Amino acid sequence: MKRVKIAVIGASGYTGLELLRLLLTHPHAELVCVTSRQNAGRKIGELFPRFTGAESADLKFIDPEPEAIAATGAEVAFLALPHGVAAGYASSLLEKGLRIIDLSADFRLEDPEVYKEFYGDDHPAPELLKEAVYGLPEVRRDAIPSARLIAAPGCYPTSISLPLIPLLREKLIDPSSIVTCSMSGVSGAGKKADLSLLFCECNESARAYGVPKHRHLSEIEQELGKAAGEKVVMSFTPHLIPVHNGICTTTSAKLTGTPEEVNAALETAYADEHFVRLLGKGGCADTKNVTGTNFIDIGWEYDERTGRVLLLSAEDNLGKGAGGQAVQNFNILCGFSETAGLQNF
Ligand SMILES: NC(=O)C1=CN([C@@H]2O[C@H](COP(=O)(O)OP(=O)(O)OC[C@H]3O[C@@H](n4cnc5c(N)ncnc54)[C@H](OP(=O)(O)O)[C@@H]3O)[C@@H](O)[C@H]2O)C=CC1
Ligand SMILES: CC(=O)N[C@@H](CCC(=O)OP(=O)(O)O)C(=O)O
Repeated sequence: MKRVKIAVIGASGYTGLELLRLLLTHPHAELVCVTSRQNAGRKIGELFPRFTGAESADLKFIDPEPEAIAATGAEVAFLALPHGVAAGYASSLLEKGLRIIDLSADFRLEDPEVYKEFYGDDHPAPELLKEAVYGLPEVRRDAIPSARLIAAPGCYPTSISLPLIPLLREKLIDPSSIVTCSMSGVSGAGKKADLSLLFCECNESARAYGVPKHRHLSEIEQELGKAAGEKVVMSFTPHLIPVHNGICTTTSAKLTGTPEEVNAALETAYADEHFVRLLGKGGCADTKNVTGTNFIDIGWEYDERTGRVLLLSAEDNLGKGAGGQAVQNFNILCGFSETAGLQNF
């Protein structure tokens, strides 16, 4: 059975951990390189005892030096690094002939000016933006196999775009009327020391943050604009909730089509999509049904009083929102079954 040699750059963080969980048992992946500056020299099984007994549990973390990464023979590198940092590694590793699946935001936006507006800095590798493929398989599947550089979508954007795209494409909602609220588990913020993320600061509590212009708005509006065929400007309010993993998103928009047309648009768009589970009208998506998986669950309802449709989605921010979706991209990139290594419930 063909196995592709894999590097995970930034393997000690939360998305790195999820990638290891999926790749250590993936039938077509051979983990040959994991990096962490703080854990260089330690074995995977030492840092993450849950992997004791796995085939590559004795593989040691190395410092993230492009020469050393390429010397491991890795063919595909997953970048699980902070935005702004990932782009430099993408450039160096592409030069060395690796294919890249980047989980950061560095290559999701097409316009470097929009990157600067939302991320505050000049884009670190604008010359690569044109060739990067936005890796939302349900929308861009055909572009993935020939890509050298895949930008895995953000966690919030995945949960917001997948329910909306079919309705915007079919012109069943007013694009200027979209209002979204999302709730995310704390792992969404990454494994970093931050006072506001301490247990006593966020457990038993919930709060909005990043208002009114969370950086994911740039990516969401870009992708929704393409589906609508016109500029989309919308409202998005993320909230932090005291769970480890999971994103629950509620979106509402003014209906311009009929409920029957909305039902049909969603059902047609996702009839053959393994990882999109439609709960139908009245279905309220619940994070407990998707955590630890690569599924996104989508339900919907109509509010006759306001003439709005409500779209209710749930995914795991580390699953369909990050590591799972990255592995889905890997499967498509390498010509494997799209569900390989992702068949858990
Ligand atoms: N958490 C989530 O739910 C999601 C995250 N993402 C994105 O994925 C990326 C990774 O996120 P996440 O795993 O949460 O982040 P973490 O903070 O948990 O992990 C970051 C990793 O990158 C390494 N790292 C940090 N700084 C540098 C640097 N300057 N040079 C080299 N390595 C570095 C860290 O290891 P060390 O410091 O030891 O080198 C660690 O392994 C981010 O861009 C994030 O925004 C995307 C979707 C969802
Ligand atoms: C709870 C929490 O803090 N979530 C993160 C999610 C962002 C994320 O994952 O960032 P990328 O765009 O790099 O994918 C945030 O709001 O910043």
